[in-house]
Amino acid sequence: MRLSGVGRRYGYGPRGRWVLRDVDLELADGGALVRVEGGNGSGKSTLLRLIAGVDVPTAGTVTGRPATAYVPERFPAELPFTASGYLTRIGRIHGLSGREASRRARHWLARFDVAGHADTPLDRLSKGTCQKVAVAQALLAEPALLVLDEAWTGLDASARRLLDETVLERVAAGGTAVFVDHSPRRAATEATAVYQVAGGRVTALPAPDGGPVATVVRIVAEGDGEPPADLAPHVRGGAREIRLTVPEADCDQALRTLLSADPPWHVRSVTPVAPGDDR
Ligand SMILES: Nc1ncnc2c1ncn2[C@@H]1O[C@H](COP(=O)(O)OP(=O)(O)OP(=O)(O)O)[C@@H](O)[C@H]1O
Repeated sequence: MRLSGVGRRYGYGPRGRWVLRDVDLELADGGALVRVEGGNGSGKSTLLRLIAGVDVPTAGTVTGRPATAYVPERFPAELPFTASGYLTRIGRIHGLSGREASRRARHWLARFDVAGHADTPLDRLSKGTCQKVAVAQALLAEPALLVLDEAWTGLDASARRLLDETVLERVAAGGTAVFVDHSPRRAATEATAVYQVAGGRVTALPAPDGGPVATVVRIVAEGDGEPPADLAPHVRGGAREIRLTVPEADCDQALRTLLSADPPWHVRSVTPVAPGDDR
């Protein structure tokens, strides 16, 4: 699949703003795991929507997109379906028979340990369960291209592991996965290609070397207030920019604390570090 000279502008006339420009990008067939990174509001979700085909470029072309499934950053939970009804419909849209779609819906709800919510309307599910449905609708189709926009966010630890393993399995089976994720999970460290979105441009970065999975992460955040008190023992740095080094298991909680502080902190980066590296 190829993006050639792709640009996306939101709005028209003098107020229209190009979020992405001149993006040339080739996604290899046959087992690619592609990580997209960049600062807040840089255009990562815009790029993923264009790759997934749920948005169209203002300029340029996208060609050769295979059968694709997409997990959006925000799942539309207000849809008038139960969890299993929704998954079955998505399966039908992907071309499965009704019986097979229903079987896979039940299968994925069970794998995510939420079979008991099969008949619950989407708008009555907890956020975590809803996110499992959002992920299941993409996995059940077994697409050639899987596009995941922060799909791990909001999942519990075992669901995150299941998603990690499923993504790696699909890539091993020759599929392509493109994802944005702020935490350094296995899928992130095993990426075969990494692209950075900044200043409206998309550039290739060196792929990770496939080293051991990090167990400690460094978070860099910017903000105006005092660092949150419960993170104080982990905080280095000064006034507007702080660095925290935390175990990976505590990373999501630390991010939640930073993002829900008043005023909130802007997370600039989350990167794996070798244990003991305390810069
Ligand atoms: N539908 C839209 N209409 C107008 N502006 C939009 C729309 N979608 C995104 N934008 C703007 O485009 C820019 C890039 O947004 P996008 O969501 O792609 O960035 P992002 O890198 O995914 O951000 P984040 O890390 O915060 O999720 C932002 O300034 C955003 O406000």
